[in-house]
Amino acid sequence: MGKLTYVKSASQLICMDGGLGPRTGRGMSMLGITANGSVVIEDGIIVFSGSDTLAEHYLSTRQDDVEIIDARGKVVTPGLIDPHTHIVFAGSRENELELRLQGAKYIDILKRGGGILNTARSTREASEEELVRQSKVRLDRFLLHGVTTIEAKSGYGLTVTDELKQLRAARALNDSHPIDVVSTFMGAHAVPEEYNNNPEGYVDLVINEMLPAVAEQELAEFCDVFCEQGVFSIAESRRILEAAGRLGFKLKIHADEIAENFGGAELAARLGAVSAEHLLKASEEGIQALAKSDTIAVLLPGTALFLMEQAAAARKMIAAGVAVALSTDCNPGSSPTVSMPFIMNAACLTMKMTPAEVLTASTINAAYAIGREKVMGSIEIGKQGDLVLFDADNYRQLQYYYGMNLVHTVIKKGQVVVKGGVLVDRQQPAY
Ligand SMILES: N=CN[C@@H](CCC(=O)O)C(=O)O
Ligand SMILES: [Zn+2]
Repeated sequence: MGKLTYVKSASQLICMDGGLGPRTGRGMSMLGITANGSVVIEDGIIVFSGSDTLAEHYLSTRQDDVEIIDARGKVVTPGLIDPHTHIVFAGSRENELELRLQGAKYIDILKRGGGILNTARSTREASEEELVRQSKVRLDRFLLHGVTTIEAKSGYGLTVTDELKQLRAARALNDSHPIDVVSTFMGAHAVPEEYNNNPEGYVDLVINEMLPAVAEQELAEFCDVFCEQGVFSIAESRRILEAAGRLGFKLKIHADEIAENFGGAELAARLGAVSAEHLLKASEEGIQALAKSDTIAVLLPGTALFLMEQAAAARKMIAAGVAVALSTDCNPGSSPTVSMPFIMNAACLTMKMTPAEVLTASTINAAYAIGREKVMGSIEIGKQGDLVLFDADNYRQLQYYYGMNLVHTVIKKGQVVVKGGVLVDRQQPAY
């Protein structure tokens, strides 16, 4: 006799079936809603989802202890997935917001040794334990916002030793925190100052030393590159990503964030990258190339807002047939937030994505963007029991009541980890 977690009587159960491939076009609006819906979880895995009536029938066949979670008046969705973060870092950069408000450009701050290089200095100085300590607070905050899985990139070490340290910290967080952390190696996040006069030498270091060490120690599943004018060129990005591919890494690209027509989206499609991320300045050709590929567009409307730039052309991408996912881009420079609910609001209000598309982009399509579509992203028998109960009568209210955190309960692998908007059995992070 085992123990079952029984979530019952949700005003709307949003199931989001996952077997159809990444959702595109009108498929992004198909939520699979059950009114008065129930979910049963056993040993962390969903064993039933459907109507209350069918759930009662299912449970009558079982002789187990049942923990009942009353979801009346709540919308229940799959746990939110954030497929693009830089959460492992030390320090903060609020001074840069003021500089940008006075007219400084994000990329110019980086060129002057600030930005990513500023965080690289504090991250190099921090011990692994200190990185874990600072990043754990961010993970707790993610959980309070309904996020049950994140991707986390390295890229603030920029030396072999410090990149490995950052990735080990991500692994320690994955091992010790309810949130699943999927690691990405991003040594090519910026050229460190000691290579200012020899940027190709840094590309060689990434390819010849960092990538093999990360692969050997199995510290990351993906490899990402900041493919951008003044950072890593198309040719350099291609060299790094092709080398990563040969070592078995799956690929991601920070593509077309700042410069017009740089060709990042086209490169992602050509290399068969799992995702192309940012895409604020993606060209028509780039969007068409993504539409013809299996590459997911991970859009980051919080970053556009925080950098005071025009958001990505989500409507154009969805119309073209590109599969779109959403993310916070949580990082200390261009998007210091953990609030997926706010990002979902921003996607709706700044990119005109509908409330239904927004949910798809934050669950099943986000799962595809991190290669986890078989285990999460939808409420289906056999998937992880990762659920969020929102204080809302229907899913449209999640975007209507903007800027508010409506997360009431979070369930991770069948365990209640947030209840009444408060972490269970964990110290609350100080805000
Ligand atoms: N653009 C590059 N990387 C991050 C920002 C990192 C930082 O500024 O620290 C991003 O995705 O926005
Ligand atoms: Zn990023």
